[in-house]
Amino acid sequence: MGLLVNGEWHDQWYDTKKHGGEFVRESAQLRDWVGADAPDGVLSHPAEADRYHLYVSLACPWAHRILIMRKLKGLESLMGVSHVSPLMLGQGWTYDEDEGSSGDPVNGVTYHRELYTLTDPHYTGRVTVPVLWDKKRCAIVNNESADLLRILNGAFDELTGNRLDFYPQDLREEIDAVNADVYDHINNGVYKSGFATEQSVYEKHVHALFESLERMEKRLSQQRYLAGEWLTEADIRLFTTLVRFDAVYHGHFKCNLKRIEDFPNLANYLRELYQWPGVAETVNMDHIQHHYYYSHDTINPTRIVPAGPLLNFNRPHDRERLPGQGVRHKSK
Ligand SMILES: N[C@@H](CCC(=O)N[C@@H](CS)C(=O)NCC(=O)O)C(=O)O
Repeated sequence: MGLLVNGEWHDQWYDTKKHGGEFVRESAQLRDWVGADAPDGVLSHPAEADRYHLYVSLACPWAHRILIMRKLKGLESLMGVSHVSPLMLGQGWTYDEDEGSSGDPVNGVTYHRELYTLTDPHYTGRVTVPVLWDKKRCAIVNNESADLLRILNGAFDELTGNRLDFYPQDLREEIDAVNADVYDHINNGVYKSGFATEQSVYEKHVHALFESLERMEKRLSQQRYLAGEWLTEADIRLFTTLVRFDAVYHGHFKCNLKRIEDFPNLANYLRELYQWPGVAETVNMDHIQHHYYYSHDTINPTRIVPAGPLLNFNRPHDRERLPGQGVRHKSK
């Protein structure tokens, strides 16, 4: 894996030495919007059918959020998607069809980084998925999944007629608060634990991760979803980490104080979300396991991909015991 410096590719692992053994995630840089709901001061482009294309990894939890949102918001016929190969090696993410990528029918690029240099020939920074691509301007619109969730939640409603609302106005404060805990300690917490290169740094993050999982376990013992009775973006954001946890983070990232299976509420909640119509087909365990165990040389140099654990998210769940109302509809 590597990064672009002034448009040039450098094959380079994360520099944890600079931060005393900490993995520090770089902020996404490309933050334009689509549609009428752009935050103040953010440049927005018109919502049009077949204008935008998603580039994702089926292994990546951040990209997975967007695949779920695309499905639940009925955007599949309006917005195409390409996925990279699960193997992220010296050249970074690739569209090599022999290695499990869908290929790139839009730009015909071989390497994901080419999308960044097409956008800005002097781009400096990490080359990440997911990316929303504008076919008309031939440029990346946005490479931050938290933004993309909200763009997909709102921008295309007029075109699709889909009025589902994963970020309802009256729940925003609650959603933002739970997102902040989940992002820092769970979504990013597994990476901060797994990529740490000092024992004390690993221990700090792995304990913070499990403390946050305990908070979510408690919350979900009293309410069906993270923000109450309605399923929101907060649930999608937690789901993509939970579904990878026992298969990858527990072993590969040493997040092993417990498995998700050992938390009764989290485990049942995970199964409910997995069984939500449309969600299971966005989960590709083969890409997930191969990506992590094969791509992180410094953690697993033999590239042996483990045979287990054997997981079955289709087992019944008990979440009906708590009141739930599904996804909120926007009023006209
Ligand atoms: N803040 C970004 C993070 C995306 C991200 O880090 N994606 C990972 C894959 S799981 C990636 O592409 N990493 C490549 C790298 O860091 O070089 C988002 O949520 O969209």
